Amino acid sequence: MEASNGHEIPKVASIKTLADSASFTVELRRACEEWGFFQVTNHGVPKSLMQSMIDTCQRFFDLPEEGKKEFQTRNLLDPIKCGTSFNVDIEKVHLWRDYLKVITHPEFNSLYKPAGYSEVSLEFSKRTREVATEILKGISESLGLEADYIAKAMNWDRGLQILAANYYPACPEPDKAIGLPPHTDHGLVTLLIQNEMGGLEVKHKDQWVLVNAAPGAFVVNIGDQMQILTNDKYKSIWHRAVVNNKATRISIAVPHGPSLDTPALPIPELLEREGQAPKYIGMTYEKFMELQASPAGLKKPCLDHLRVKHN
Ligand SMILES: O=C(O)CCC(=O)C(=O)O
Ligand SMILES: [Fe+2]
Repeated sequence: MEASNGHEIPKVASIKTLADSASFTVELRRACEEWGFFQVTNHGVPKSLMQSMIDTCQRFFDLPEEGKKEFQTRNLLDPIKCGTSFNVDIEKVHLWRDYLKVITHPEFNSLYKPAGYSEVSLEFSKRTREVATEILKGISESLGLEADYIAKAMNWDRGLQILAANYYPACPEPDKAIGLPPHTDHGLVTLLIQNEMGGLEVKHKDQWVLVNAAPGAFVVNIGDQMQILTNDKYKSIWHRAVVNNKATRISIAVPHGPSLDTPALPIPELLEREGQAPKYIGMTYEKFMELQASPAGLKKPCLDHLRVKHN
């Protein structure tokens, strides 16, 4: 795997002062246009809650295999799933990662073990969703739309939120493995936290760049549904996770999307203003997620399946 240098992705601070901060919108617009990845600080979610969430996920992954078996299902939208992507038989580069995915909105789901998981994940997913809602408002405004435009159009009140924990143990030969292969996220915005080990890399100007996030910040990225809504103005950025030979890395990605029955389409007001034709056809979020997980979605990027062909 080629080397990459640590890099500061843009910092968009003071989300709490959103209402009185025009600079928030300006910073957000720049971050979305230039990077598609940024970190949000001063978001009001206590560092201790973030740490508890990471600790409780660590305790889940530490459970004996037997204790995790009941959550090992294969269906895409099962409320709780865990598994490992390590399949030596078919993979040329090994995936060095276990995961736990729990749907936390519109219905909150939880695990009864390890002890404390339920309480911590309820508070964490609620607080993280509040930050995501503020970011969505800021993004709407950065596009010159009413603050609640995207939330309304995407039925955000019934929108999907998934708590996706990734567990990457130290790997004796990190060059021969990958934590998570390059992908884009399917939703509107993903918020991510991690323990002290870095490993998230984003594709920026054709280079893999290692993300250095400030302690306590949320790393935020634009997802595919947002790229569709903005007709490619805000792009869903390719990213991957690399592993290391020093210590376990845990990341918790929290993708937020529309409601499952909502199709995203380029926003008419933006098309009109920019004099553009829509670049995408509509597809419900549920169908989009199914496509991404299907062989067709693996063969070529999901957004390419929805792209309008102009002759
Ligand atoms: O572990 C990471 O930093 C990346 C996780 C990620 O991209 C995902 O879960 O979608
Ligand atoms: Fe991702």
